[in-house]
Amino acid sequence: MKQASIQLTHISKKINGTVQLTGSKSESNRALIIQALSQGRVSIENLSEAADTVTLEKALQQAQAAVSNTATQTNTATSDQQDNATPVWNTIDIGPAGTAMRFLTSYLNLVPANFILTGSERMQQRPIGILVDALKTLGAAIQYEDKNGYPPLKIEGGFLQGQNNIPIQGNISSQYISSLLLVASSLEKGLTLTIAGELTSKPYVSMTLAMLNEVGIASSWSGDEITIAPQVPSKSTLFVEPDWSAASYWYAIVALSDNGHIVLPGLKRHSLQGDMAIVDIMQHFGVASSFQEDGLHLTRVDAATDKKEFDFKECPDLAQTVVVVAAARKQDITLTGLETLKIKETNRIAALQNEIGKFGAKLIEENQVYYLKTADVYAPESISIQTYEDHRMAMAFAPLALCFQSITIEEPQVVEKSYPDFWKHLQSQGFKIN
Ligand SMILES: O=C(O)C1=C[C@@H](OP(=O)(O)O)[C@@H](O)[C@H](O)C1
Ligand SMILES: C=C(OP(=O)(O)O)C(=O)O
Repeated sequence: MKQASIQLTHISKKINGTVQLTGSKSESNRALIIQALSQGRVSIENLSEAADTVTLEKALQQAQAAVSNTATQTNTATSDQQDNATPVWNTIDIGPAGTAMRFLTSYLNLVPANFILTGSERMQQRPIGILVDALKTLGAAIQYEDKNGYPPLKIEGGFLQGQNNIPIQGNISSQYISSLLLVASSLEKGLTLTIAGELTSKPYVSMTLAMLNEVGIASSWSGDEITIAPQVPSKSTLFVEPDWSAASYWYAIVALSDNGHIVLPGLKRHSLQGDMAIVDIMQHFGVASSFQEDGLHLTRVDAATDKKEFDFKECPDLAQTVVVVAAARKQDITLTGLETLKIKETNRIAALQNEIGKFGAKLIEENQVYYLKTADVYAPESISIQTYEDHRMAMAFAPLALCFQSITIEEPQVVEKSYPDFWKHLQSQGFKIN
């Protein structure tokens, strides 16, 4: 939806239907790296339609093409030409895709060609130094094109491993750790990571190891130490489950509806995705979940609850959804585990504070604890929500159309990053889009 803004309304406030969500972006992006390193042994089913996944898929094809080009140039050059040749740099631009950036930063070191790995303006402000330092300790040749610690990166692929036992800081992004674990079994000496400090977004690391295990790559995780020996994957298929982060917006919609009921096919009680934490969280905001043969059923209920404290360290991508629902329902809550939100697609704390302020809610920080205050919440006739190039801002605020007469969402195309059919699915459930 390439419009500057859209206006959303929902007259009846009744929701009742089935929505088929696309595959998990996180699982898909891991599956693509695992497949790329599998020498044709691994296939994937139900790959996500997320733009971040499409971007990673294209980047991996580009990397393979770069290898063929480098080989052709080397084969046709005389030995004098080879000695004097200036290296060819292949530029890969992954736009705003964080996991693509982090996963490729390790993967491209294994590819015998030279790469400039870059991304959107925001991506160039998202830190990557911890991962680059770890890879350099392993023996990788990586330089910063511009600012130390940030993309773009110059990567000379074709890897000679030095050490195989390295420490890595865990509290900034788990994606650095997943990135290293995804390539670990392809390293000559394998890899042992010792996680220093508190690990953020832990379920994403478990997801990485579980998916490696699905293709026959064993690992051990004891205390702070994760080890993966050199191994080859077995012939296998990775099935990508629908995206639980995307499901969270349907929880929000049911929570703010009158008697809403939604079926989400394909979501399982046992998921690799930590964002299934939304099942428990939303019990406290009027949504009951039931796993049935045809999928997950969400039903609006009036259950009373006095739970007020919610921690998002293991599920940071749910924070925006929950803040907006709690604000709209006038439930004051306390939130912790939001430290990494400032370095995601946008500074999500500032973005949330600005936008919930437009209907009277406040998010106040004291020593890394966030207090949502809803006493002054009111229903404006219309409000316009800025999305800050963040898909989750658009999707978290859209359900407010069930509370206000109308809501405008600016730059609605941002949803493509993880859930391209979001607006189409909203229309299928009675939302009017102008
Ligand atoms: O590994 C992954 O697929 C992800 C890990 C999380 O990032 P951090 O580890 O940076 O919190 C999450 O926010 C992101 O959307 C996806
Ligand atoms: C943080 C996110 O993505 P990434 O870090 O992969 O850009 C997200 O999808 O909310």
